[in-house]
Amino acid sequence: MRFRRHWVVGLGLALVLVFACISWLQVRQFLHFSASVSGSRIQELRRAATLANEFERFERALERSVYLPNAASREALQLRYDIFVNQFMVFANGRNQPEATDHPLYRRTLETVNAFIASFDHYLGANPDREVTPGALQEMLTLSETTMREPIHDYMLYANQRTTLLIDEQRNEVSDHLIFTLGLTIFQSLLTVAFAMGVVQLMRQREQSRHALVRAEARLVEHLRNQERRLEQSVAERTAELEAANRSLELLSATDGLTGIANRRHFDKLLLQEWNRQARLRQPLALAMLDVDWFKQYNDRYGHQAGDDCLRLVAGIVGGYVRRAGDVAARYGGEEFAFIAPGLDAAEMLHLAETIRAVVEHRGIPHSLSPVGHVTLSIGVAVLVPDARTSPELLLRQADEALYRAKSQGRNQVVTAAAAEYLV
Ligand SMILES: Nc1nc2c(ncn2[C@@H]2O[C@H](COP(=O)(O)OP(=O)(O)OP(=O)(O)O)[C@@H](O)[C@H]2O)c(=O)[nH]1
Repeated sequence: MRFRRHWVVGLGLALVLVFACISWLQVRQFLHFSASVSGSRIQELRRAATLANEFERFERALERSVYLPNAASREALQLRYDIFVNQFMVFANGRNQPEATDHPLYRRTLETVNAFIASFDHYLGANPDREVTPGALQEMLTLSETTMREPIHDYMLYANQRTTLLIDEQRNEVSDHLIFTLGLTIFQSLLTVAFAMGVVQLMRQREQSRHALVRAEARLVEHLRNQERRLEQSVAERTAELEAANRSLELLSATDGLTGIANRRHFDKLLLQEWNRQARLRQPLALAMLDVDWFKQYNDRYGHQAGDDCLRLVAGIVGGYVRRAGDVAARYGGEEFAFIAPGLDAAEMLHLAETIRAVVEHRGIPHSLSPVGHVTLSIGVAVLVPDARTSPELLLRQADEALYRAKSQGRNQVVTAAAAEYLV
């Protein structure tokens, strides 16, 4: 396509060049032709006018010679005569129109003037020393008036008519030539305009193609961007779903399925985490181990399902005391629960444990096989400040030992750890 366009542009330029050359030649030829026509026209008129003038001057000189017959007027007459003869020769020989020189009027004029010149020479030219009498001059004037005036006048008339005719013919030729030149120039201009329009059309088509390509590219880019956006959105949605699933899995893996509070695994993790944090803060970490009393009997008496409900109820009460950052309520296993309270000293932890125990007792969950007739808790409490001598395991062991003592001392009570040297 590009190759073809180059050819079209090259051809068009060549055409324009050829047309320009032709136009230049035509204009040049026309100017030359017009100049030659107007030149010949002027020449014709000038020759005719000059001959008539010279004849008039000659006649006036002749008249002066008749009425003032002296040497000066004779010299002037001789001069005017020579000029007239000269001009007549130019007029007679200089014409380039054969029809004019072949015309009877021309021949008559020529013969008359020649005869007159011969007669006149007889008086002036041939015998310059001879005295010309006024009578002879009068004769010549009469001869001039009778023989010269009419043929010269007739011929002048004919010459003028011929000149006018010639001018008309030439004018027609000029106008024909002009019409042809104008027609050709208009044709060339139309061709050039058509070519220019073709080139403009080609350029416009090319521009339109370029715009279409740009628009297609823009659409493609937009389409790709939309797809990318959709993909990103879909990835973001999938990521959010996965994160939600992960969170729920994490929650599930950290939560006890029966009671909904933290399970043992999560408790172990949080205990270590809180231990380390309290170690950095040099603050105590309090732990309570809580165990439902006579739970085997409860299951035996009310059934395993009721046992589950009882565990859920107790877990709800224990979990209700998670109030500060770092507090953790967890099911430690079976009917045993654990409560971590970072920052509480032994007295505060004892008070919290006592409150939980009292709340469970006062809830009055019937337990006919318990000595007190309702569900109660035994709680072992331990509080340590994390340092090089202590550990989470020690805290657990102390709380467990305290719980054991609470059980052995009659249940439904809170006992603090016995390892006094580590207690806060
Ligand atoms: N319903 C139910 N019972 C459970 C669950 N986990 C453990 N148990 C029961 O809890 C009972 C615990 O009994 P024991 O360890 O003898 O303790 P206890 O009967 O509470 O006696 P003391 O702790 O000495 O007061 C067992 O009978 C277990 O079967 C549970 O998820 N659901």
